[in-house]
Amino acid sequence: MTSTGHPSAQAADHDPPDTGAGALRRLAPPAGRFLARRKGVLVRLALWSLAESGQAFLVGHAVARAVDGGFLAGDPRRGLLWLAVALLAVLSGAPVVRGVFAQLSGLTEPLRDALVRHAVDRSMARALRGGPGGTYRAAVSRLTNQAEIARDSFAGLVLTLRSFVFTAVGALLGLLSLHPALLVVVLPPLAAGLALFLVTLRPMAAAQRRALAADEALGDHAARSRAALRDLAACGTGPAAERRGADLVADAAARARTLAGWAAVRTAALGVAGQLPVLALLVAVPWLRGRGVSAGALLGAFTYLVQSLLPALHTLMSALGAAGARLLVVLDRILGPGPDATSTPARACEAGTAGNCGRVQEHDTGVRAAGDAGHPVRRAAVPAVDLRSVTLSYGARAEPVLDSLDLRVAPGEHLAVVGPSGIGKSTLTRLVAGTLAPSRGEVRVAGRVVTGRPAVELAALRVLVPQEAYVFSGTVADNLAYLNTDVRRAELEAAVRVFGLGPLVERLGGPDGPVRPAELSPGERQLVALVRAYLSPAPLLLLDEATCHLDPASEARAEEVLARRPGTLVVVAHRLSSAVRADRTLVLDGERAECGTHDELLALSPLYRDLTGHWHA
Ligand SMILES: Nc1ncnc2c1ncn2[C@@H]1O[C@H](COP(=O)(O)OP(=O)(O)OP(=O)(O)O)[C@@H](O)[C@H]1O
Repeated sequence: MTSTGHPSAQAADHDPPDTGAGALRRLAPPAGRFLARRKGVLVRLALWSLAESGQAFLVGHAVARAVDGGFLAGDPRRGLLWLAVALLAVLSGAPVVRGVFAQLSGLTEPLRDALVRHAVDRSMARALRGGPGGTYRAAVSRLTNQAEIARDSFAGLVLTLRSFVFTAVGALLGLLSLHPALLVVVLPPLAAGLALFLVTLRPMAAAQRRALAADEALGDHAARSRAALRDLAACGTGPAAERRGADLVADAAARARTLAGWAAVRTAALGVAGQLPVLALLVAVPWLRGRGVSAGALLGAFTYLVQSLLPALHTLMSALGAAGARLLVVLDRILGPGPDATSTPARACEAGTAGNCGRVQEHDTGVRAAGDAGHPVRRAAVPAVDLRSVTLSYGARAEPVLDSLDLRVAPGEHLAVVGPSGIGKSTLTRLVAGTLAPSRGEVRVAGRVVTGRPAVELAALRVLVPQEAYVFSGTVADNLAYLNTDVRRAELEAAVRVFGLGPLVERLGGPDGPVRPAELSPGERQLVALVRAYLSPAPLLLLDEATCHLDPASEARAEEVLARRPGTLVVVAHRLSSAVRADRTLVLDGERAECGTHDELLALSPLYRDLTGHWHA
């Protein structure tokens, strides 16, 4: 997918492809399974809720009896007795709510656990195959914010839906028991308001989904910009990033306004369902009296409306409209098919120059996904690096350094690049990094064309560590966390340990000690740059002889740590051991390019044999 950089296109990248109905269809089966496994909790909830029906029934009934059989019949004691019954019914609500809450955790906590488990599994799968940048923030959002939203919304929904159903049953039975004509007056406005409300649910869910997507796009942009502040300043692309941010803010605001518009329609529906039945009852009093409805029955009916039915309806509508839509959207984002729902790391690549091994094939990741008819279908992973017929000449008439080079590196692959001095290895890394434009052909990283892409976006896709590593005056932590300012201190310290940088950090006075670049040896500078690259969230690391000042043991350790890091590693190697450690090696020799494992290349490439002989020597 190639991002256009336009805010709406950016937001569209994040939009789930379909409507609330699609999300409902997708979520219904797992939701059904989740509830089916918790029948015991549901039965206990229903029993507590039944008490709510009885309570609702009693309140109106007792008021009617107090008036008709007590106060109007000249028996105030009896009237007071019935009022006491009504009071008891109201007070019994507290233990009922307590019982309901005790059962509720049996549904909400397993839901949150299941969502967190799912989000972790998906993020791990994605990290392993090295998805494009920016996704780590979305994963964190799913794990924390979105799982909490889902849990709270679900709890609110269960509470109110259950309360409405059982209260409504009690209140409607009560109205019926007082006089059937009461239902004729109350039901039509109630049903009309409910219908209007239900009509707004679907567009409201869509608006909610778009508002969330715009929010994520904005957050992602902010995070990427923060991670690449120095690049932005160095390349002068600050104003462009700022404009883009402003566009995303405007987009998020527009989507929030649309959402607010639908919330207003929902409020109108609430007015119709919540207020009209009372008005209708007032207007219909003469008609009801004419049909033999007693004063007590009328008061009882008002009690049912004002005390039970309308408050329950009000909370149901608020919960369904807000929590329901939120729950649907968030669950679909966590459980639904993400833009990343394809594959796991693949260890396959292909490289070549035209006329040699320039074929470009789709690589099967071996991962199966359910097809329409339930049959497994095979999907290809987006290559981490994809060069198509790339030619690079440093001058219009100059001989090309690279000529019609095709190269595919799979997500998660560790590729070494070797070749004689001046053959074009650094040129290749700069092309992949997007800091050099090809004369012909196309370079993609994680499916995105890199040529002409703003520095802030390139920073999210890859890190290039050159031979001469730079460090800057600042603290050790500043230097190490420069490409990922969100990194936690514990992660930073762990990285220092695995790279064997501990003694240097100690010498400098710990993570907060000052770095004076001139006081660091070239090898120490390289180690700092490697740890910095390791901590970066970018899925692709390009090392251009970035370990040449390290001793072989430190180099091996650094490369092994970097290869274990989720994502793709491309190393311009200057030692045989580097090439042997890689999954595959690309040999550049001007006219031909060969790509294969160490053993394959020993058999295939005379140049590789020469180079290894030279390295051995
Ligand atoms: N900016 C440039 N302008 C003109 N020519 C360049 C430029 N950069 C590199 N070259 C030339 O392109 C060719 C390839 O250079 P490159 O640095 O990519 O090779 P290399 O394989 O990385 O070499 P080494 O192993 O010595 O670093 C060389 O002939 C070099 O002189």
